[in-house]
Formats: sequence, structure tokens, C-alpha cells
Amino acid sequence: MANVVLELKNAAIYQRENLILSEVDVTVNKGDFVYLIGKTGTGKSSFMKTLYGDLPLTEGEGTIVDFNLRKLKEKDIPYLRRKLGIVFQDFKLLTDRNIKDNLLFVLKATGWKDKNNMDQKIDLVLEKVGMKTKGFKFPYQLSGGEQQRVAIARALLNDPELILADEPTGNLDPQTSVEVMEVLQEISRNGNTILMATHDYALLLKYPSKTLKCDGQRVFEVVQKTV
Ligand SMILES: Nc1ncnc2c1ncn2[C@@H]1O[C@H](COP(=O)(O)OP(=O)(O)OP(=O)(O)O)[C@@H](O)[C@H]1O
Repeated sequence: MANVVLELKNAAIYQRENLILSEVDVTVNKGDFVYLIGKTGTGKSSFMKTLYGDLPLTEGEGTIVDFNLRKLKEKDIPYLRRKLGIVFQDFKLLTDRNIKDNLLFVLKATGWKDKNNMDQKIDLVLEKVGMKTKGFKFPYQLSGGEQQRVAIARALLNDPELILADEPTGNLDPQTSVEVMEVLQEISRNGNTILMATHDYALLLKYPSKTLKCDGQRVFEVVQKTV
């Protein structure tokens, strides 16, 4: 179905020969905001890595943004990642260049050529995360929250069909986490599809949404209790 962005059926997720999650059935539809929660070591990162081709899917079925994860070849991975926006806990900005050049680097690496188009796109994504005036700054001149907003802008560059955010607030204090979360909420309201791994239950309560939980090698949908 055109509306389904991610679907796993009876999937098993391994780190080498170690089974991390089994019988995983997950569907994410276009426009969804979905949390993936679970205690440390329950497999959230392994789950995310399987989705962006860092771990192979060897059991069950999986499709993500029209890629079949069981048939994914090494050469397909860059093309898969162009359709995904990936945000990590530790921002992963290039420290030797300013924010605009960080974004330019990604555009060039993904085949963009026209200078004006690239400049426009960079302005647009920086505006979306409230960082338009800071493009000349280097990562070390920005706070953690600002760096994460830039990382979100970077994830938006190629209009991803799905944004995978693995503990995006994991390195941030509670106030800054809320600010970054507001950015993610805003881009979700604008129609982006987001899957976010987190162990920050305060955010879940503040911004309730569909929630999947990793526990005992399984992934369940949990119903949030309203207070
Ligand atoms: N590279 C690896 N090789 C082998 N086992 C691994 C590897 N990375 C993680 N694991 C194991 O896989 C299990 C799940 O780890 P994972 O990082 O997916 O959990 P997590 O829920 O994301 O935890 P955290 O919140 O601490 O990041 C753990 O038991 C971990 O020890």
C-alpha cells in the first residue's frame, strides 16, 4: 500500500548470532509519529540499525520506503539512506566546517549540483529548525540543542520519506530536549513521518503518540495511560 512507509512481518533482529528481537510485526504509515521505547539493552538501536541497513535482516519480511530489507545489497544502502533522514544521539556533525558547509557536504554527496538550488535548500531546512541565522557558525560554537537542530535540518535535506531518530534527546538536558522535541513535532505536523527511539518517558507523556516497546526480545504496541 502506498501509505505504508515501513512494514516488518515476523522479523527477527540479530547482532551477529545473538537474537535480540523476534516475531517483530510493525507497521508505520505515512504521517505517523511513532516512539520506540524500552530499557537500555533491549534492542532499540539494533532495531533502528536494521532499518537503515547497518544490520542485515535475515529472518522474516521487511520493507522500508519501498526497499526490501531481506534483499538489500551493500550497493543499495546509499540509495536507501537518501530516502531516510537519520538523526543520532551524538549529532555527528563534521567539526572542521561550519553549518552551511556541513549541509553542503551532504547535498554534494547525494548528487546535487546547482549552487543556487543547494543554497536555497540549505536556507529552507535551517529555517525549519530555527537555525537560519547560524549557518556560518562551527559546530563547537553551538549548544547541544542547536547542534541537534542542525542534525535534524541535515536529515531533512533530501525530503526523506521516513525520519529515524535514535535517542535524539539522549545527550540533552530536559529543557533542551523539549525544544528539540518541539522541532520534531513541528516537522511531523508538516507531514513528515518519524520513528523515534527514546527512553525519555517525560517526552512521551508530554507529547503522546503511538508507542512501541522493546521488552523480552519482543516489540509490543503499548497504550499510553492518560493522567
Ligand atoms: N555490535 C554488537 N555486537 C554484539 N552485540 C551487540 C552489539 N551491539 C549491541 N549488542 C547487544 O545487543 C543488545 C541490544 O543492544 P541495543 O544497543 O540495540 O539496545 P538499546 O535498547 O538500543 O540500548 P541503549 O538504550 O543502551 O542504546 C544488547 O544486549 C547489546 O549487548
